[in-house]
Amino acid sequence: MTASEPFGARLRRAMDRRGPLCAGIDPHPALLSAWGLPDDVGGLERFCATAVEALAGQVAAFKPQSAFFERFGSRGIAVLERTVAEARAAGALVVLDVKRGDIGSTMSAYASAYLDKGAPLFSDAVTLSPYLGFGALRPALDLARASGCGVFVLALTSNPEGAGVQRATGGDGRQVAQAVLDGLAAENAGAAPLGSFGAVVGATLDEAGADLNVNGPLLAPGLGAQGATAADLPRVFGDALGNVLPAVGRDLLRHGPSPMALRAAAEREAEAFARAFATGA
Ligand SMILES: O=C(O)c1cc(=O)[nH]c(=O)n1[C@@H]1O[C@H](COP(=O)(O)O)[C@@H](O)[C@H]1O
Repeated sequence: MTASEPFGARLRRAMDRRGPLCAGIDPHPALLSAWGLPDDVGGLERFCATAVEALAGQVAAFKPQSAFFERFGSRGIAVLERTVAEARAAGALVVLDVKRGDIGSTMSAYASAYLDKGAPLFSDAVTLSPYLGFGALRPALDLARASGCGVFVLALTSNPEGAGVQRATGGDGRQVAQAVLDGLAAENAGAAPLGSFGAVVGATLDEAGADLNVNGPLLAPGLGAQGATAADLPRVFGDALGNVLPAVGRDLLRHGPSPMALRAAAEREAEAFARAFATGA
């Protein structure tokens, strides 16, 4: 795996070798408590180190959610830096969940924070929000391409409130989500085996109701704690199923702190995805 190989190619290989599971690292206070850890920076550090060590060899990617680190201020961010670095050093890809989106000039600064190889939080990919306009993400798209990184742009989110914005019809007559998906497809044109510019599409949807064939990965949160199951994936993703990166946070982490129990839970998730993919593909 060379550092400059595009994210899409690295992710495709990881998904093919290890199965597609993306393990969320969402250190909720309730999870820290269930693991017998204090709700402080020390507890946060132990939680993340345990999850990374237990799962790094087994999952396609980790997705640390920045909010749970930010709540501890600079010391929490330092734990996030170490978590990202340790996960990457252990051979796992890291999708840093920060959901950034801003005017282009500020977007450049966000891009440097996560997608510049020298940045303390440099990650394989980040989540982005397109609601200041897909075009405003340009600095992040360009830096991701130059750095061999990827992005996941919110298209159809897993929460019930998202549809009011994402299903709305834009000025050009397209559904807002479809315009995002079309923007991603254009970024991925000609990429093989998989583009680096992905969409977020919730596993909780009744149906996609949009063309998901963007030649890029489809991050699918909403499994477990938000109610979706592996069996829902074929219905939502149809013929784009092979590009789905299913993300599970709480429903995986609740099996800790035993590394063996975490690994066994990840294995069960992987088997459920394999079964669903085999019947739906
Ligand atoms: O971008 C995301 O990851 C995301 C998008 C979305 O539509 N819904 C969603 O739940 N997420 C994130 O995915 C994770 C879901 O966690 P669990 O519900 O615990 O599996 C959280 O970190 C959310 O912030």
